[in-house]
Amino acid sequence: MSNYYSQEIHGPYQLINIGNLNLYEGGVIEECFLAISTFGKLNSEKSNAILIPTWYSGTSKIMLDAYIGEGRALDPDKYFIIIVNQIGNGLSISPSNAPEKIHGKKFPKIRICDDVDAQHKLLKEHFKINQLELVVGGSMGAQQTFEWSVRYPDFVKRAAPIAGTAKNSEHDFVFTDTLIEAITSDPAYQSGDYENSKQVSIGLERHAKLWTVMGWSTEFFRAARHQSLGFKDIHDFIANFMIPYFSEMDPNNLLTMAYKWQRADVSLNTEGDLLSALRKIKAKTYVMPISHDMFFTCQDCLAEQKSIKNSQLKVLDSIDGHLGLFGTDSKMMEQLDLYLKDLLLEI
Ligand SMILES: CCOC(C)=O
Repeated sequence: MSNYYSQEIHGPYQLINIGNLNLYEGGVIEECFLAISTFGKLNSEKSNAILIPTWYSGTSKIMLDAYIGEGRALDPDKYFIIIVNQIGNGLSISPSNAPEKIHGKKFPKIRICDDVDAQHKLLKEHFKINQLELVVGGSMGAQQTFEWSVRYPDFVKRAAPIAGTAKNSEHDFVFTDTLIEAITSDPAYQSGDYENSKQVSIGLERHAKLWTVMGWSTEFFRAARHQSLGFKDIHDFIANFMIPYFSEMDPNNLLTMAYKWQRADVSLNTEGDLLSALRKIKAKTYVMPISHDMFFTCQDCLAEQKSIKNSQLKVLDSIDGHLGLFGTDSKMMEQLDLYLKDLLLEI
């Protein structure tokens, strides 16, 4: 059994059992546990909490490594920062670690609103927190950030969705379908009954190649950014970064997250009316797409942002594209910190 989802690799995290989680599509996850990492101290008024949900394939580790630190906008000296691993990412309850009844391919279909309800339960019942200074997340973390702001508008003072939208686009849905098919078309996937993820290496390699095409921009390769990151050429970058990055991950975990990603849609809170959903948002919101993102585009983000009352569009300039989220572009990360520091000013 691979220990990829271990504290040795992902750093310290706590498992908090939030009890039973009733799911949007029906059914329940009993004894639902969330893996969280916290930094800083909750003040006596419980008024300095920041929540960071995680993105597809990511865990709390990358959020700590690339986004949090003294002197950064997300400064543990000032704030109590809770990074919560999304359901299905291998640290929180997931196909790879769930009890037999829902283990592997038996894991239920999860939606973004299920993650947000689980996180809400965690904050209210475990931390006795009733308001968040900020919810900030990238990609699927942005989808959860939007869901938080619509579903619990009085709970969220500020929101910073990075490189993500409130309702997933049709184009994005199909892109994610190709990622899913890359894995499930590998005969070793055996409809989810594989012994261990290593066996599904062909599917995971195809999946990594698609991420190479859409996760980085054409400009990223034209400007030889992969070479400045230490790789000889695009083939070396695929073989020695993109494939190894995904190769340890459990395919059913990735598919659980991909299903959720595809169906992110805050208008599920308002019988399909996206405009009225966006108008429910009270949080001061900075919608922050990455300029060269190939599938959560600036145009898609702008189309939503202009309907959010107390919001601004703050474009993060980077030719790295979507996976600039990994912190590969230091100038983009500096720009992000400036935006977040501005957003966190007293309101
Ligand atoms: C790498 C993060 O991508 C998503 C869709 O969460």
